[in-house]
Amino acid sequence: MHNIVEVKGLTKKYSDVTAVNQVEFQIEKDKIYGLLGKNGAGKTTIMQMLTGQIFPSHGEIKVFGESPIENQVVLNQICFIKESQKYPDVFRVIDVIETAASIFPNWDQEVADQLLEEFRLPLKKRMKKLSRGMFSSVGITIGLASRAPLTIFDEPYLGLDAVARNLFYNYLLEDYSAHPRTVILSTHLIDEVSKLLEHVIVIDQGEVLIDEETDQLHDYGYTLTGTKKQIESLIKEKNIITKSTLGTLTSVTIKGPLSKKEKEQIQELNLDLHTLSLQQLVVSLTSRKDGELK
Ligand SMILES: Nc1ncnc2c1ncn2[C@@H]1O[C@H](COP(=O)(O)OP(=O)(O)OP(=O)(O)O)[C@@H](O)[C@H]1O
Repeated sequence: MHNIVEVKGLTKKYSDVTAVNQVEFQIEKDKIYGLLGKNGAGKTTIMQMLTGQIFPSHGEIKVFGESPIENQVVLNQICFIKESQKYPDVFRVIDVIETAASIFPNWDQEVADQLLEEFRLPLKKRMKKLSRGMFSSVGITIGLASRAPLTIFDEPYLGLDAVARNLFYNYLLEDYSAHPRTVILSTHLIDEVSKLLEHVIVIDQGEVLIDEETDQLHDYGYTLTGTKKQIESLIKEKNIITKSTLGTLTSVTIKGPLSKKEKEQIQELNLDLHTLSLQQLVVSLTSRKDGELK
């Protein structure tokens, strides 16, 4: 197993705001990661530190074995696509693409041409005149055509419709299978991307809440619905994430796993049991007041 990112005790403070607090994780080579969490959780700050754009207050970051700060050897291997990307005012789509082609060593012009056509991007139009969705499509085209060993997408598809987003997901999967690399995807559209993700890191209030392989998450949480009495008899020993009551029915979200015996009891009582989707899991865990997963 080979880690291309190693982060230890990573902290970023902005005067009195601790945006990232003692974060620790590793990113393995050739895997698709989801960096998830609600607004203000600290995701962008982490991605900016990984790409050497801002400096940590404390802690250590190694990307491809070295500090990314002012390190051209490391930075040449990273493509960071962010929604707030700025381009020179005079730049047209073609200028952005040509510049990207000259920067990224693994650039694949065929991929770029296919995507420019699929997204129907007007090559001669200035970037500042593009619609929000078209602007995002340019970023996605660069991210995929760069074939960078570490490609980071921070909320890459603002303004893109469902058809264009699907095009991105399909292209990413297809190209990733043929040319494996490491991808970090940060997005609020969790359910849409959940099938793409092999590993999930959830950030909450600047800290790592979950760092887990996606296929290990199916047992992380459940919702259980039944009468108040039935539910209470079952959940005494469980860690409750959320609980709501409507009339005689109570619905609880509990942290897994459930034992065989508990599952049998639930079946005997004919209660409604569902595993949480990744989005439900992230929302329920990060909505808790203490934000803590015990
Ligand atoms: N330049 C800055 N100066 C001061 N505070 C900042 C700065 N950048 C980020 N923050 C604060 O740090 C915290 C984390 O912000 P960050 O942008 O990393 O979150 P995020 O998870 O990317 O959120 P979103 O999903 O909304 O993009 C927030 O409280 C934010 O207000």
